[in-house]
Amino acid sequence: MIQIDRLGKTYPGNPHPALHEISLTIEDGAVYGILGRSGAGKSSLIRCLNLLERPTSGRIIIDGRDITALNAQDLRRQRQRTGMIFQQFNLLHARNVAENVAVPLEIAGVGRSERAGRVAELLDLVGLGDKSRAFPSQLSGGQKQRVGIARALAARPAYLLCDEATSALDPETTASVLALLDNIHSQLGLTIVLITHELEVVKAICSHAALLENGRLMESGKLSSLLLDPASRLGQALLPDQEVERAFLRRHGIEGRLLCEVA
Ligand SMILES: Nc1ncnc2c1ncn2[C@@H]1O[C@H](COP(=O)(O)OP(=O)(O)OP(=O)(O)O)[C@@H](O)[C@H]1O
Repeated sequence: MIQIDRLGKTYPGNPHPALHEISLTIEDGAVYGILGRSGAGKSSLIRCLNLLERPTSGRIIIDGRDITALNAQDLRRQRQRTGMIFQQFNLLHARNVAENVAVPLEIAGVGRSERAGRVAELLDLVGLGDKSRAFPSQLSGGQKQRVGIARALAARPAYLLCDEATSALDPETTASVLALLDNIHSQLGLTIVLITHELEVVKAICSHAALLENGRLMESGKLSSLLLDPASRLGQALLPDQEVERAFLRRHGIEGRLLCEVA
């Protein structure tokens, strides 16, 4: 479980806090989407969760331990429990696919033959069994992100952090990467935290969602609760706007058609 407790982040030279007293609990097994516009503080928040950024205030308690207070050795161990994937994939261009996926295993001191077996298993999991010797420049965006996902899972993390993982991809590739994450979530049962500016991403795979605005957490909770709460902005945003859809049908001369039928 991840407990974010009054987390604050202010960058040197920028008087406006990027994060303001954020408190949020992410239960084990959740797929938690954190939604916000550009500049809302999404990257700052997710980067604080594995201390790629140091919070200015507050605590991040993962599995009962405040990670902001860990010594260097314990922090290294903690980081192995947390995989991360990035919008721009962050692959090593001079290394082939298998060598990229092997990086966390090398860092963890896993031996050569065990590494090779684990890498083959991971590439099969992400559907790239035939690309192990290809270089990143020879892959599509979706394939690069699959390599990123395999690398993030290499050390068998309990948490997967996704930093705008599909924002650089077209809609079809986005759907296939989200389906892969959904499949990994059901197969491995890990906890996924993803930040996004796309409502569709939340709709596609999240069990929980939070709304971040100007560094503040506006609301958060289970999708089922947000959808049932008439005051929830997230809940409203997640449902289709029937007036917009009716106007669309009118514009194309199709009126009076049922938008959906409930059995
Ligand atoms: N290294 C930095 N130094 C100073 N200010 C920063 C730094 N990084 C981010 N900020 C500021 O913190 C605020 C939140 O930025 P952040 O990148 O976390 O938002 P975001 O929601 O991820 O935006 P985007 O979707 O555009 O990446 C912004 O006002 C931004 O200008």
